[in-house]
Amino acid sequence: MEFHWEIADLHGTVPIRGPAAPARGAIEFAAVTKRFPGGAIAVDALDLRIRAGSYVCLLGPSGCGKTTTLRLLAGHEHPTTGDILLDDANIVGLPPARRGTAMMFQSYALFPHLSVLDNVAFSLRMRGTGKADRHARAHDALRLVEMDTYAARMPAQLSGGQQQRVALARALVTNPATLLLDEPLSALDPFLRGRVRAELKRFQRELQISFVHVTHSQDEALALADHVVLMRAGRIEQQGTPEEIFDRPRTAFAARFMGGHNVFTLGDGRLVAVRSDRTQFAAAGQPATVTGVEYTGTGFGVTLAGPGGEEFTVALTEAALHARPVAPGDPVHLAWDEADTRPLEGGA
Ligand SMILES: Nc1ncnc2c1ncn2[C@@H]1O[C@H](COP(=O)(O)OP(=O)(O)OP(=O)(O)O)[C@@H](O)[C@H]1O
Repeated sequence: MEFHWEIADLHGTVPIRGPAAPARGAIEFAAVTKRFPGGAIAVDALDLRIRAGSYVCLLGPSGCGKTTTLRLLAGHEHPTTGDILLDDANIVGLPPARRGTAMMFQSYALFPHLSVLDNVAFSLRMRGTGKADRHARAHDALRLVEMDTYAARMPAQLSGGQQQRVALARALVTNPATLLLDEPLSALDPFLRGRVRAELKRFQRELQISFVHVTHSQDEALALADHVVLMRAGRIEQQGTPEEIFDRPRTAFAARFMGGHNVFTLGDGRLVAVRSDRTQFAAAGQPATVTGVEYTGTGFGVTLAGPGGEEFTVALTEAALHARPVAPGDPVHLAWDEADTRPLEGGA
């Protein structure tokens, strides 16, 4: 899809993408703390740098501070202490509309009484942009998400995926340097989720702005992000590329949260992570009892319990399970190659 020169018009003067247009949306959190009245520290001395033009996923369990971090960036919350920079400008204290950010919410609810075009043009209307200009820019944004032919429709006449694209156009119409997405895919069915996910990634790459996407889903973060930030209790537990964070977890929390790993305590008390697909049944090793065998479509997932109630999983191909069948209740031993162990910080 060729749209970058059309998008240049969105801003009037500054093309947001073109051969010479640099990526935008470099973000820096410098020692940012957010303490809510009543004492809850939602974000705790956060230092985070996000490169311009990158897709970042904030990931972590409920209550770890993801949404607060996003809202601090959007200007819907203000830090108790610390600074937030967007493309080198300190944005703390600026109102949301003047930050260069745009937010796409979990419930992407469009205004039901406004046409698609007026929904997309809405924020420009709020900023006092004249009708002809805001409609032209709304059409550009709709063309970007391939929804311009639906401009006259009402939201109720669109499918869920189409509404999602209109919501994206509505967020992009102000030509933000960074797009903030709060669980944007959670309302979609799995098929649509996969499709919209691919589209988000493509839009981000083509626009060369940063996307900061909050999600509970490890799969979503691994599939989308250039940079994954795993949060825990208001702090960063680990950050890196999806490969780094999945394949080289630094802590038991990271290994367990990212999934696909077993955490074993070795005889000397050291903790290691081993991927479930690299953990094997063997004649000797970690004792465990099979608790379940599930078909996963691409193979089988065997769940097991260790002597102390620890939970393990072994991912097997169909051929491997048929070659050595196991069933719930079977006592087994687990082993792994030394090369597949990942030492974890902290001991047992
Ligand atoms: N307005 C508020 N007043 C008081 N405490 C708040 C407020 N908003 C969030 N918190 C607290 O701050 C912490 C972080 O909340 P936040 O919504 O950022 O987490 P989250 O990681 O986005 O969680 P979830 O995945 O459940 O949405 C939680 O302990 C929450 O209860």
